[in-house]
Amino acid sequence: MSAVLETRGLTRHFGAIVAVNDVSFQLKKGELLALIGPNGAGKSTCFNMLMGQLPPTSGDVLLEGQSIKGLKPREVWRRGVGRTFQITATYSSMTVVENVQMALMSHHREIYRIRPYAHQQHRAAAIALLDTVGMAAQADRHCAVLAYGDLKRMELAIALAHDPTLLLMDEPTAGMAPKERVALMQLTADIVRDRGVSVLFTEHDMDVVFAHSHRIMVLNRGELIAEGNAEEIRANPMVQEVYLGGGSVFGEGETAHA
Ligand SMILES: Nc1ncnc2c1ncn2[C@@H]1O[C@H](COP(=O)(O)OP(=O)(O)OP(=O)(O)O)[C@@H](O)[C@H]1O
Repeated sequence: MSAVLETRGLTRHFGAIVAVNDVSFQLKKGELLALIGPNGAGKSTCFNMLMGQLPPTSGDVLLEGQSIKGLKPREVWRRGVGRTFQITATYSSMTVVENVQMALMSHHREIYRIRPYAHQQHRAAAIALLDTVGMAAQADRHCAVLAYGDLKRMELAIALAHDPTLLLMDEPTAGMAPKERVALMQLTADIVRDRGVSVLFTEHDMDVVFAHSHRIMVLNRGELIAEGNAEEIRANPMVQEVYLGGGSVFGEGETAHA
């Protein structure tokens, strides 16, 4: 079976800057894959090319074997690629369940047709999704009063409403307390296992990366310099050099902020 996501020689120039240089990788079904690297390594540029926000200078992006290069973000999303953002994007004037209902209506392309009845649509399905992320008890609360960690969990339910094959998560735990970070990534790992969804995520917190990723890729100055499991990445001299200036290793549970 072909990979869920594959990049071939993905490259992006900004004038003289080569932000992403000849990056090729595959992501399998049900895999939780981390993309890490120091500031300016090219992670966001890479994500933006996968999601159709930025055209590659050269190379290709394949979703389940089909090229999605050149497609607009909405078309990429329609093909089953969901995304969560560093900054949560929710309707604060609505309740938690209404936000998920809106996402389900959008998924079923009903948004304009039945807007006056929005509050009745897909409520049971929305509650089921909220249950998946441990938010069912907060369904009727307004988003404006939610704690940040709960907003992130709700955002995950919204992304799942589109029944994605692939979920791209850009620094999902940014701004969260350490305990909340581990809990959110544990939840993500459970979702990957239970729903067979594939996840590619960027992350600065090494505790999160080492604890939950099935595989880790390291980007530096636009190039993939390493790929492997947590043990292999910790032991890789090039990765140690990039993160810690050499001569030191990642300890068990050590956090290195890129
Ligand atoms: N729109 C742009 N115009 C010019 N240069 C850009 C643009 N976007 C990114 N770059 C440059 O491309 C390189 C990669 O940036 P990118 O934001 O992809 O890195 P990153 O790994 O996501 O960094 P961070 O962890 O800080 O978010 C950097 O040198 C950056 O300055």
